[in-house]
Amino acid sequence: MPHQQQQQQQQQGMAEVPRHKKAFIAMRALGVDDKTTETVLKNLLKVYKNWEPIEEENYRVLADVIFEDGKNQVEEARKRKESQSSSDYERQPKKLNSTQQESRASHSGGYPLQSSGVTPRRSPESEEREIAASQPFPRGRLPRPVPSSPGLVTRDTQNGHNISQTHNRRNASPVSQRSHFRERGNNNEPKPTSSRLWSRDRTNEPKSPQTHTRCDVNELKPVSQRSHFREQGKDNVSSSQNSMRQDVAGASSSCPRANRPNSSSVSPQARQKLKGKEPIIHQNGKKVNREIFKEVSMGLSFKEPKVENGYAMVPSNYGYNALSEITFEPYINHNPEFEVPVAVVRSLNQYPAVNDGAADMSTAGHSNGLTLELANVPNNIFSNFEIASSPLGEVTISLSCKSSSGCPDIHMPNLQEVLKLAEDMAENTRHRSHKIIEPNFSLAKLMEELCQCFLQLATNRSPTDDIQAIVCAEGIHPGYLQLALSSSNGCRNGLVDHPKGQISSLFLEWNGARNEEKHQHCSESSNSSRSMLAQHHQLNRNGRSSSHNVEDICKGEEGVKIPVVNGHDSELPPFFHYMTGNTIYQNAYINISLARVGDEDSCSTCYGNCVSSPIPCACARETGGDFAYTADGTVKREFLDECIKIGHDQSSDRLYFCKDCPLERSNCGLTKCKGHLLRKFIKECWIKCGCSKQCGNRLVQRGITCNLQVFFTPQGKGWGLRTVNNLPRGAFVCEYVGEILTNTELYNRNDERTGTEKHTYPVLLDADWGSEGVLQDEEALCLDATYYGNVARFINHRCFDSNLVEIPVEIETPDRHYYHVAFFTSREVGAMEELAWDYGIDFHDINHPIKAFKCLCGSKFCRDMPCTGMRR
Ligand SMILES: C[S@@+](CC[C@H](N)C(=O)[O-])C[C@H]1O[C@@H](n2cnc3c(N)ncnc32)[C@H](O)[C@@H]1O
Repeated sequence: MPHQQQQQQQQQGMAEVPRHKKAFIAMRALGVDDKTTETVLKNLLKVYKNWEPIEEENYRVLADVIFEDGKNQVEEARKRKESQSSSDYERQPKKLNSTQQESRASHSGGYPLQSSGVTPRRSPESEEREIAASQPFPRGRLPRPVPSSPGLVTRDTQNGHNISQTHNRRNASPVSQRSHFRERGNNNEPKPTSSRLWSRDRTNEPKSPQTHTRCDVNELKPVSQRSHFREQGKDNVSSSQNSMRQDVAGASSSCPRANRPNSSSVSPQARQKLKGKEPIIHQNGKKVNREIFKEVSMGLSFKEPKVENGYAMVPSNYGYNALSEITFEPYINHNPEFEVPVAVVRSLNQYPAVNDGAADMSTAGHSNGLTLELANVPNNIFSNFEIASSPLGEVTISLSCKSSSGCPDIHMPNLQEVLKLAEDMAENTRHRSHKIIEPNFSLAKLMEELCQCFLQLATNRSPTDDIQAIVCAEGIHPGYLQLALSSSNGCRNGLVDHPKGQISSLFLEWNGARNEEKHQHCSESSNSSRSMLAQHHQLNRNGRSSSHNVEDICKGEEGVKIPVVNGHDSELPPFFHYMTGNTIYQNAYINISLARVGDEDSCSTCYGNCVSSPIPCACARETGGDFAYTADGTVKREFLDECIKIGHDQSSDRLYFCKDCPLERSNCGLTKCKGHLLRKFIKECWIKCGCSKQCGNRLVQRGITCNLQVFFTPQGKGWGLRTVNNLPRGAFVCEYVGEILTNTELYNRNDERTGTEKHTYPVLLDADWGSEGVLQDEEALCLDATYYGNVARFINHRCFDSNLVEIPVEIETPDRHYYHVAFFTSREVGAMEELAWDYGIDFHDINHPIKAFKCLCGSKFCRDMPCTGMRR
């Protein structure tokens, strides 16, 4: 029988079934028990007052609200059913058999909503029986709202439900991101026309309900549920429906809206008061995430390390040992008992691909294309392995191997062997001490031993060899503990406990390049403050260890060495991970694909150096048909003047005021958009262009070329950046590199920060917000260089007459909610002069809850003076 006909017949057959029963049947197909359905249904009916919106799209609203309660609820329902079925089976084998027969005979799966596979399908007859048996409905729990952002599941302290929770990057399940992108990908057919228009269209693009529903149903698996909800928030659902849905969820829960780490959870106090591309001031505020964090920080799990076939270590321009054909161990859990995978093994440096690289091997190269394209092959080869992680990834052990002579002789040992060895070691300890637990037992020590075992097996070296684990705390993040492993050459730093006793992440770094030179270097270290290794383990003022290479803070990842100079004492800058390009933290939506780069956004027919061509190519269209760069590699005078002027003049005609500002959304619209500075963009050629990598219109993407120094400023501003040589006006200095965060993530991150913790100033990527319509939370982005960044994180603020100007640069995507922030000199800069840019802070904003800092810029135009009234 044709499928359509079959469906029609079934629908007709269903006409007699009461509406609520139909809803039960539909939800059962998703594995939801009647009790749950009934509870949610009642609440929905209270809100909607009629059935139509509930029945739309095969009870999508109902399914959404139910599943927003977390998969666990469904699991509980499933378990209840299963235990009921099994006891039924024991008691009434005949009945079950007949049901099975009915099922086989009559049910053909005619509903558009497909089963998730969690609950076995029932025949309509058996469903009818169950409906009858379930009347009257017992009172059930009300569904709880969950964050709309993808994440893994943690326990809700109030009622024991699992709720979805966004957490750290290691938890940024490639799958959750992948499913997110996949959904985007629904609309993602290659459109070689204007991608910017496409980007606008995307938000409003209607979808066929049928297709949509099917997609949702298919997504109703542990991981994909999240994307289902995400999509719900994106489009296709009227705002009234959305708000009603929130009402239902909200009415059914005491969980305040602000407690949800989605776009609505942005702290109102954490409001950005600055205009244009100004830094965002950090706040202390809600503690919700921390509460949840505590809940999930229980225990470590390990997984067999696997290196998939087809992995090939290839050097990337970031100096990482990028896996060219990487296959992430996906966070798919086929066991319905567990929402969260136990652990993953993956390359540390394989951050979630900008595009859906993990999902699509064929595009992985493209998505990381910018990585492969932009820089030179490094001398040092790194390889990183994540050995183990806690269920939600708050604690991970990673092994980073570095070798100057290629990849060290290292293989992934069998995890069972590692664990066995660790257990044997623990057993030996127990026998020696005659105690069950050593009095000086510490988790860090255990980790150390575990890592020791790992290394021993990975390298086939005995413990007497000079490989030792060193645990040192690095206070760069609340609960961030760094576990560094280095050659035991006298440089062992010992154990430094994390100040808060809270472990967020363990990073085990092993420097496998054990050459004699380094041994010597280190043995001299006690006397030599210049020694790299001595500095490497030096404690800074906070009593925490830094692991910077003072000769080159970039650790060889830039084309130039950038040393750290401290004329005052032996302190080093706080630790951070150096990287040459931006990296997505978790939820930021940036879809980089060649298909999105239209013909008008590239110059495929060009050859060599576009800038020296007599006819400017398509890439110059953005800058008025003329390149922004001169053939000498500086920004053209007029263009630069204009950029400086825009920065100084923030009158309202230069500002874009969002109707629905992502920064203000959390304040329930109580405050209006404060305006975003519309800036001039530079558009660089990229890999879809025909020109060479050395093309003059690829300046920023080639990275730092001038000689810079990180130095300790004498004025009390902390560390700063200066140029070693004279720089001409319009010279590219560096890009502001950091983690790409949604603003919500940033605010949540700020909430996690301790009062004493130093941070850099995140940069809001709002230079083109006006052109993309209403931005979703995952499109309202900023860069945070606190933990991962480049030298730009050392650039201090100077009011008004700073010698750097920031210019937005479009490179790999025409969707300008994401772009690069490049610093160019706004005037000639003398050798050893400090480089500074105007953060755009309004020091007189008395409404701002936090005053950033006492400005010590020394400018005669300093705005941090009483009644200067100076604007930027
Ligand atoms: C992006 S970081 C710059 C690097 C920073 N000086 C350091 O030591 O890491 C921003 C921080 O530097 C300090 N800073 C930057 N400009 C300053 C200024 N003009 N006056 C005083 N402090 C400044 C503030 O503490 C600010 O929070």
